[in-house]
Amino acid sequence: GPTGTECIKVKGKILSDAKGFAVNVGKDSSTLMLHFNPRFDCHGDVNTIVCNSKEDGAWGEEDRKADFPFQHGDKIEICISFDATEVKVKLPEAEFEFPNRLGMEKIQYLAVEGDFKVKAIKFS
Ligand SMILES: CCCO[C@@H]1O[C@H](CO)[C@@H](O[C@@H]2O[C@H](CO)[C@H](O)[C@H](OCc3cn(Cc4ccccc4)nn3)[C@H]2O)[C@H](O)[C@H]1NC(C)=O
Repeated sequence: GPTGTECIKVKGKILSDAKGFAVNVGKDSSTLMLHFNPRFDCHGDVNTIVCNSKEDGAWGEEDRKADFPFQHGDKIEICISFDATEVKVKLPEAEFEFPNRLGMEKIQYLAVEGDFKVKAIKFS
């Protein structure tokens, strides 16, 4: 929102044998502003965060991040915020940006998938 301090907080624990997990935010499951997908070992990726958008069910261009600040079993808190141009994923020790390709102005859908045990979700 206008104050810019709003964020969606997802708190939880990465499973000890995690292959990967994903945090999806957007309008619905077919229209995602951001698919934030840390991969420990899946789809041929090792310790790589894959970000993407999805428009009417079609994946966009993947964006692979250099850093991988996750370890099996970690308890983490992810803060997602966005404005008209970009989405930010903040972790205690790292921050990732991704373009708001769809120019989405509000998020009404959030889904966490894969090897991650959600403890709390907070919209603040
Ligand atoms: C090398 C030529 C083929 O390219 C591969 O094409 C795959 C299929 O499109 C790409 O994998 C897909 O990448 C998407 C993002 O661009 C999504 O991550 C697709 O997964 C969707 C999904 C979520 N879930 C639930 C879930 C999520 C996390 C862990 C466990 C289940 N199940 N399927 C995932 O299947 C995969 O990232 C891509 N690899 C490369 C290097 O481009």
